[in-house]
Amino acid sequence: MDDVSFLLNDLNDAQREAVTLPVDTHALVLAGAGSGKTRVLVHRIGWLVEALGVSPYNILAVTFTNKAASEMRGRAFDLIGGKAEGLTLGTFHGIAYRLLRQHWQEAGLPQNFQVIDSDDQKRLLKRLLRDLELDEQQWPMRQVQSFINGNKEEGLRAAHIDPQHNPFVETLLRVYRAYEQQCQQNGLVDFAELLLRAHELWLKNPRLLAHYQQRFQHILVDEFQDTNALQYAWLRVLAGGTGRLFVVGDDDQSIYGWRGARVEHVHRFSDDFADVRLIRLEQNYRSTATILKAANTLIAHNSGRMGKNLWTAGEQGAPIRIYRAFNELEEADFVVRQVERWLERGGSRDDVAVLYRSNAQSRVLEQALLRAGIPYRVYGGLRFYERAEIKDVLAYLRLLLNRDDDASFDRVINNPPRGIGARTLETLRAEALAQGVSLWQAAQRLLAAGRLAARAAGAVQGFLDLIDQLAADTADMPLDQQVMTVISRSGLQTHLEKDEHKSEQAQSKLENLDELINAAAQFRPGEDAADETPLQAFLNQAAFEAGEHQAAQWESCVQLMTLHAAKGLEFPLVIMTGLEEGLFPSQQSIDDPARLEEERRLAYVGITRAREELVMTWCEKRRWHGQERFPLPSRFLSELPPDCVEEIRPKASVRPAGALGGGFGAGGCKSGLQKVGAPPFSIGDRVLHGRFGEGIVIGLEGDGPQARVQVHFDEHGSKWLMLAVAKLEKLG
Ligand SMILES: Nc1ncnc2c1ncn2[C@@H]1O[C@H](COP(=O)(O)OP(=O)(O)OP(=O)(O)O)[C@@H](O)[C@H]1O
Ligand SMILES: [Mg+2]
Repeated sequence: MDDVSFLLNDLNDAQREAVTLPVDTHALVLAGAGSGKTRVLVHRIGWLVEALGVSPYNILAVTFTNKAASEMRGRAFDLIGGKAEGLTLGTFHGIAYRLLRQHWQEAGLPQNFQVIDSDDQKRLLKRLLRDLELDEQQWPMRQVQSFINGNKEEGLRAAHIDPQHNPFVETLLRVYRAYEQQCQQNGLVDFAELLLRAHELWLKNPRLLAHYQQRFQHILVDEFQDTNALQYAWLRVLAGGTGRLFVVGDDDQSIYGWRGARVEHVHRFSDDFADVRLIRLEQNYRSTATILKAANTLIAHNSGRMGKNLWTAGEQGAPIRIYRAFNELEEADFVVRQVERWLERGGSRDDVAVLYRSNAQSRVLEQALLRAGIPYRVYGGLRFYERAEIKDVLAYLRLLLNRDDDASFDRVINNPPRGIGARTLETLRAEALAQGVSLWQAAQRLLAAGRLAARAAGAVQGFLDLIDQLAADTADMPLDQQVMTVISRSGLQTHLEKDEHKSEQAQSKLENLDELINAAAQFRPGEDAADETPLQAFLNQAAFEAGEHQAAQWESCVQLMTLHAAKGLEFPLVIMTGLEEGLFPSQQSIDDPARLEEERRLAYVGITRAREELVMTWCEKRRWHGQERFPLPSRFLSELPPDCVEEIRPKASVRPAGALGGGFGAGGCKSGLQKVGAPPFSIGDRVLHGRFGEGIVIGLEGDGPQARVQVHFDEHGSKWLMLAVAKLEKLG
C-alpha cells in the first residue's frame, strides 16, 4: 500500500486506526476540539477512494455549514484531486434541497418549488391566522411557528398528530393544516420541510430509497452532536441495512440545543447501529498548551459530560490576555490595537477572528475597524448596516426627510404588514410610472381621485398619515429619540416582540434595533456636516458605512462572527469580546442550568478556535438595549485557571485592580501592568475641556511631556489629547 501512505503519514495512531477501519463497520469518533476529527473524516474519504477503491459516487459527506462544506471539498481535493468532484458533499439542508429538485415529482412538489425563510413563513402564517379568524394576541406567532416547525423536526405532519380532545392543540392543528395546504398549493417549502420531504421521499418511494441506499454506501457526518431528530432519522433510513456511517463529534460542542439538536444521538448511536467502533482521539493539534488547559478547565464545570482527556505536545504559548475595558467603545479600540499589533509582527488579517455572543455587538467593532482602515468581513451574517431590520428603520427615517424616496417607500409601506397587498402596490407603481411622479405622490393622487378600493385606501392613507405625523412629532427630538420613536410607532418593534421568546432570530433583531438607538445616541456629526441636520448626517454616515470597505472576496480580512458561526473553524489569533454576565452567558440562560451549560459549551467552542493567541475582553460599562449597564465580568472568566491568564488594563492606569467591582473570583488575575507613578488622571475620571465640554477618561499613554490622554466626550466622541497642552480640568 505504498502509494496510499500519504493518507496516513501525518496522522497519529488513533487517527490512523479510524481512517483505516474496515469497510463494513460503523464508526463513531468521539473527541474534543482540535483533535483532528474533521481531518480524520476527510482522510477517511481519501482512504475509501484510494485504498479501498470505493467510487466517490458512492460517498455522501455531511457538514454543518456551507463554509465547512467548501473547506472540506478543498481538503478532499488536495488528497484525491479531481476525484473529489464526484463526491456528494454538503449540509443537510443543501443535500435535501438537491434531492427534492431532482425528484420533485416523487416528492409531490411542483417543479418550480420555492424555498422560504422564517420571515416568509411568518408572513404567510399571519395571513392564515386572519383567514381563520384567530386573534394573534391569543395565538402568538412564536407559538404557532414553533408548533409547526417543532413537529416537522420530529417528523410529524398535522395528520399524524392526535389532539386528544385538547381544544388548544386542535386549534394549532387547524393552523398547521391550513399552512400545509397553502404551501402545497403555492409550491412553498420551508427549512424544516426540506428535511421532512426528503425523509418522506425515502419512506414513500421504496425504489428510490433502494437506489440511494445502494448508491450511498458510505455516509460521513461531521459535527454529529448537533443533529436534530429528523436529521438523525433521515440518516438511519438512508443507511438502511447496508450503508456504513462514519460520524465524528464532540458532546462538549453541542451548541444548538435551542434549535432542537440532540446530543443524545451520540449516546444512541451505538444502540441504533450494530457493531459501532468507538474511537477516541486525545491529542490536540490546534492550540497552545495554555489555551487547551483553559478550555479543559472551563468545560470541567459542566456536569454529565462523556469525559475526555485532551493533551497537546505543543508549546506553552502566551498567556490568555483578559482585558477589562472601560466601555464598549474602548473595547473596540482595544480590539483594533490588537489587530494592528498582530499585523506589525508580520501576521495577516486572515489570521484574526473577533467573536461575539450577540450580533448586535458587531456595530461598534465594525465602526472601529472602519475608522482604522482595516478590512473586515462579517462571516455568517451581514454587516450591521446591511441587516434587514436596520435597513427598515433607516428607510422610515429617510422617508421622514424625503417623501419621494421610492426605494424607502417601497420597502416599508407594508412592513410591518398593514394590509396593503401586492395589487395595491401594483396600482401605485403603475400610476407613478404613468404620471412620472414618486410613489408617495402617486398614492396621494389615487386617494384624492378615489381610485383605490375602500379597504386599500384606508390602509394607504393610514401609512401616509403615519409618516407625516412621525415627521412632525419627531422634528425637534434628539436623534436617538427620533430613532426610538420611529422604531416603536412604525410597528416594527411590536412586530418582532410578538415572537420574542421563540426565535433567537427575532431576539437578535430586537437587539440590533436597540443597538441602532445606541448608535444614534453616540453619533457626532463630522466637521463637514455643518449644513445638514443630525438626522441627515446620521443617514449619510450609515449609507457610507454600509458601502465602505466592501472587501473583495479574495482580499485578506479580519473576520467578525458570532460564537455559533465559529464552530469547526480555527484562527491563529482569536479575540472573544463581551465576556459579561447577562451577555455571555446570556441573560436568558442564567437561571436555567441546562441553558447555562450550553453557554459554557459555547465558550469552550470559542476558546478552542484559537491556535496561538487568545484575548478575552469585557466592559465595566456597556450600552445595551438602550441603557447603560454595569455588568459583572462573566463567570466563565473566573472558571479559567489563574496561571493561564494575564489581566491587562489600559496602559498607565492608576486605578487599583478591583476598584470597579472586584476581580473575577478567587484566584482572579493579577495585573502586572499597573504603573505606580501618578499621572494627574485615571481611567474613569470625569473631566472638563474648554472646547469639547465634559467627558470621561478612557485611556492614558506615555510619560512626561509625551503623555497623552484619551477622553470620551459626551458631545464630541473619543479624542486623544496631549496632556501637556490640553487644558483638562478634573471634575469632582
Ligand atoms: N496528526 C496530526 N498532525 C498534525 N496536525 C494535525 C493532526 N491532526 C489534526 N491536525 C491539525 O489540527 C487542527 C485541528 O484539526 P481538526 O480541525 O480536524 O479538528 P477537529 O477535531 O475537527 O476540531 P473541532 O472540534 O474544532 O471541529 C487542524 O489544523 C489540523 O490540520
Ligand atoms: Mg471539526
